[in-house]
Amino acid sequence: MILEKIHSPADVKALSREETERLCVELRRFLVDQVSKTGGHLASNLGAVELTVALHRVFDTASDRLVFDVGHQCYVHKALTGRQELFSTLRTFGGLSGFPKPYESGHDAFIAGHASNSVSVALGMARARTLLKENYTVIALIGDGALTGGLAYEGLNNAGESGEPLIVILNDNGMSINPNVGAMSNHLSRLRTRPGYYHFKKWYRNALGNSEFGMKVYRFNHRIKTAVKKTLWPGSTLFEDMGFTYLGPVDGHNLDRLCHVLQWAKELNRPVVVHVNTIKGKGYPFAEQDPGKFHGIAPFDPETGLVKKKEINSFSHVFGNALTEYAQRDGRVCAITAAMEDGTGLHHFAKTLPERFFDVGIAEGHAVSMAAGMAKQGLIPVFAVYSSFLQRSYDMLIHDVALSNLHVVLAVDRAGLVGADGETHHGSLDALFLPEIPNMTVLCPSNYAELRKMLEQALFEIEGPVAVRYPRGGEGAYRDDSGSAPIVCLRPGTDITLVSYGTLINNVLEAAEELERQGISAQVLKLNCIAPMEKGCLMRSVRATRRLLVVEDSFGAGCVGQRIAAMMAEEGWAPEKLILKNLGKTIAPQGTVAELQRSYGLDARGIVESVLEECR
Ligand SMILES: Cc1ncc(C[n+]2csc(CCOP(=O)(O)OP(=O)(O)O)c2C)c(N)n1
Ligand SMILES: CC(=O)[C@@H](O)[C@H](O)COP(=O)(O)O
Ligand SMILES: [Mg+2]
Repeated sequence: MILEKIHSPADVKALSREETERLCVELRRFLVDQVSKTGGHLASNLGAVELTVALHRVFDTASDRLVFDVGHQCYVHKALTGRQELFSTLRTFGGLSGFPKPYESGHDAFIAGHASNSVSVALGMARARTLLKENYTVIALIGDGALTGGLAYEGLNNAGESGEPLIVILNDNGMSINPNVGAMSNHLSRLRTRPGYYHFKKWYRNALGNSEFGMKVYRFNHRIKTAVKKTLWPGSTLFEDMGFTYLGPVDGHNLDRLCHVLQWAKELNRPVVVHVNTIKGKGYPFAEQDPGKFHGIAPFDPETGLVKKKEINSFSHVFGNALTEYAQRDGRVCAITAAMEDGTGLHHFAKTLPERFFDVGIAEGHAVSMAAGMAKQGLIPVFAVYSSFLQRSYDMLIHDVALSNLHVVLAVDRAGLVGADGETHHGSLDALFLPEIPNMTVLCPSNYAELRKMLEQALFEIEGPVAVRYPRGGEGAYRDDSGSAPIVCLRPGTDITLVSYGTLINNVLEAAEELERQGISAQVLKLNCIAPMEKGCLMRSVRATRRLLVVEDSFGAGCVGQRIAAMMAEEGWAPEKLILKNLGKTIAPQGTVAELQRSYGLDARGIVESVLEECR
C-alpha cells in the first residue's frame, strides 16, 4: 500500500509517476471505505483525487496557501497531510473535521464551509505576501457551483485587475449539489468543449522553450498570443476579459496534464485561472451515477451504495410537500432555493410546479432581493434556505424586504444545531437576527403538524415578511398542534417557568417531568412566535413562579431569553432567578445534536441540573 506510507506532502512528491497513479486508486478506495462508515461528502472528493495529488506534487501547502472554497472537497488533502489515521473520527464529536481547519493543521490555509469566498480570501493573502515581501504561491480552489455565488465575482473582478500573482483553480464538474444552474454554468459548458485552445497554448509555450528567456518572452508576448488566439478561437473567456490568463480546459483526471498546467500557472506569476474538468463521484459507480445522493451522505453499504439507516421523515420533507399543496391551491405561491433543492425538500415542488420553482444558484442575497421583487409585483415567494446560509442575506432582508414590508416568506431550515457539519453550519444566529428586522414575524413549529399549519398562516394570513424556522431532522415526542396563540402553556406549575421554542420543547417537557419527580413544579411555556413577542402570558407566568429559565440552541447575546428579560425590565420588573441556557459566546463544534445538547446542558438532564442548582 502506497497510501500507508504517505505521512506528508513530501512523500507524495517522492513517488514515481506509476506510484502516483496507484496512489490515486488507493485514495478512492480509502475515501469510499472511510465515508461509508462515518458519512460525509464523498462525491466531490472522489472527483478531486488527481487534482489534489497534483496540487501536492507542484506546490508546498506548508508555505503556499491553498484556499478551499466550501471545503467539502478537502478529504484527500487531509489524507495527504498527515491526518489519515483520524478518518475513523471524521465529522464526529472531537474528531476530524470534514472542512479545512487551520487549528487542525498548518496545511489548512483558511477556514471554509460557506461558498464563494475563496478568491477574495486568496487575493487578501496574495496582497499580504506582496506587501510583506514574502515568497509563496496563493491558490483558490473553487467549484463551478461555488462560482454561481456573487461574492466569487467580486473577488474575480478585483483579482483580475490587480495583477497580483494568484492562481484560481476552477474545478468544473457541471454539478453543484444538484446539476449546476445559470448563465455562467452554460459559459463553462461551452469552454469544456474546446480543448483545442489548451493544446494551442501548450504548443505555443513549448515552442518558446522552458528557459528563463523563453518564459519571459511567453509572459511578455501575452498580447500577441491573445491576438492569435482570438483569430483561431474567436470569443474570449469571461476570465480573460477580467484580466486573468486562462489555462484550460484540462482533463482533471490526467495527472501529467494537471501537474504540467499547475506548474505553468505557477511560473506565469500573474492572475491565472486554471479550468479543470472533473467528474463528480469519479471511480465509484454509484456516486458517478447519482452524484447528488453521494454529495453528502450518511453511512452506507459500499457494496450496494445503500444508506444504512432507513430514511425517516423530516421537517424538510414535510415543508416541501406542504408547500407544493398550498401552491397548487394558490397560483401566486412560488418556491426559491439557492442551490439546495434536495436539502430543503423542494424536489417534489420542482417536479410538480416547475414553472414556479426557481433555483438561483448559491446566491442567497440575490434570492432574497429577487423574492422582494416578486412580492412587490403580487406573487407570494417562499425562499427555503438553511439558517447559516441565510446569514449571507442580512442586508437584503432589511433593505429590500423589511423596509417595504413585503410579504416574503422564509422557510428557515437547519435552524439551531445541525450536527456533523459543525462550526460553519449551525443555525445559531437566525433566532437572534430575524426578530431584530423591522416588520418580521418569526414562527417556530415544534413538530410536523405545526409546521404545516404555520406555513399556511405565513402564506395566507400574516402580512409582511414572515420566517418559519425549523431544525435539521425530525420531530420528537411532542406532536400535538398547540394552536395559534403566540405563546402556549403546555404544563402548569408553580415553582419555575421553563420557556423554549421549536423541538427543544421536548427536552423541556422531559425535564419538567423529572423535576416533578424531584418535588419541583415547573410551568412550561412554548413560544410559537418569537417575533413579535407577546408579553402578557409570559409576564403572568413569571410573576407567579418568580423564576424563569429559557432554553435555546442559539448564541447568548441577543437571544430570546435576553429579549424576554429586557421586556420584563422595561415593565419595571425582574424575576428573582433568571437562567439562560444557550450556546453563550462559544461556536458549537461538530458532533451529533444529542452530544452537543448534552455538552451545553440543553438536554433534559442539563435543564434539571440547572433548576436544581438555582432553585434548591
Ligand atoms: C453560502 C453557501 N450556500 C450553500 C452551500 C451548500 N453547498 C455546499 S457545497 C454546494 C455545491 C458546491 O458545488 P461546487 O462548488 O461545484 O462543488 P462540487 O461539490 O461540485 O465539487 C452547496 C450548494 C454552502 N456551503 N454555502
Ligand atoms: C457542504 C455543504 O455545505 C452542504 O453539503 C451541507 O453539508 C449539507 O448539509 P445537510 O446534510 O444538512 O443537507
Ligand atoms: Mg461542481
